[in-house]
Amino acid sequence: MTFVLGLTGSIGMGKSTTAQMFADEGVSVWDADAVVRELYDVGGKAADIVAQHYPDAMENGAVSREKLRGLIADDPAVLDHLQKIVHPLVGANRAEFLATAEAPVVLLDIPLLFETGTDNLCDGIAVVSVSAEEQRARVLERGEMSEADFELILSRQMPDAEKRVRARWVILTQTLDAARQSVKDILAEIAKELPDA
Ligand SMILES: CC(C)(COP(=O)(O)OP(=O)(O)OC[C@H]1O[C@@H](n2cnc3c(N)ncnc32)[C@H](O)[C@@H]1O)[C@@H](O)C(=O)NCCC(=O)NCCS
Ligand SMILES: Nc1ncnc2c1ncn2[C@@H]1O[C@H](COP(=O)(O)OP(=O)(O)OP(=O)(O)O)[C@@H](O)[C@H]1O
Repeated sequence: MTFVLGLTGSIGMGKSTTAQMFADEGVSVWDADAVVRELYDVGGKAADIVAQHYPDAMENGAVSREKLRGLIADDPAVLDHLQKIVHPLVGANRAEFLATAEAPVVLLDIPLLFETGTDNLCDGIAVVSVSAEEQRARVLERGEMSEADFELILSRQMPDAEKRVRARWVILTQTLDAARQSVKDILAEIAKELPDA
């Protein structure tokens, strides 16, 4: 039996960092944002489609995320269209990962886990969370998104409080040590529930 653990959290809450902690503990990780990056890269399945609709978003055969952010800032409907292009391709990649998964615990790292109904595929869900002030500071510190970009993305995500209510586990990401401890605790709990424990 494979336990499918969902990991989600709003933008900048620490999903990728926490997913790496699960990987360090031997969990097999599937990362939705990383799949999107591959799809946008030269020769990626989404690159051709985006090029047809948004030639201004392209740079050297790949989708430029900086240019995309500009197009979305000018017209948020572009993000709806991108989701229609990208999400079926992401879903196919995820299905293939799950069909071939053999590890006792696999992790699905998905920012829009609840929003897309993917929570239904999971045996348990953990949400990463930190204060809204820290979240904002982390995203803006990266220097990629403007405040307006951040607000737009945030407005399209389920509020953190609602995610926390829906999840079985909440991983607080104020410090790396606290998050790492939560990761170990969650895996110990899951291990007890696996049939051959
Ligand atoms: C909006 C884009 C251009 C921003 O790119 P950028 O490199 O700045 O950020 P990155 O891709 O690393 O995403 C950062 C975070 O933004 C949030 N986010 C991304 N896309 C979306 C979306 N469609 N709705 C809500 N939040 C989103 C997530 O929390 C994600 O972790 C890019 O995320 C994109 O093309 N999104 C559309 C595809 C999508 O829906 N991806 C979500 C995973 S399936
Ligand atoms: N447990 C933690 N303790 C301290 N800092 C953290 C922790 N987790 C993440 N961070 C910091 O927060 C920032 C965002 O983390 P990360 O990239 O993992 O978030 P994310 O949720 O994957 O972001 P995005 O939604 O934009 O993809 C990074 O600078 C990272 O170093």
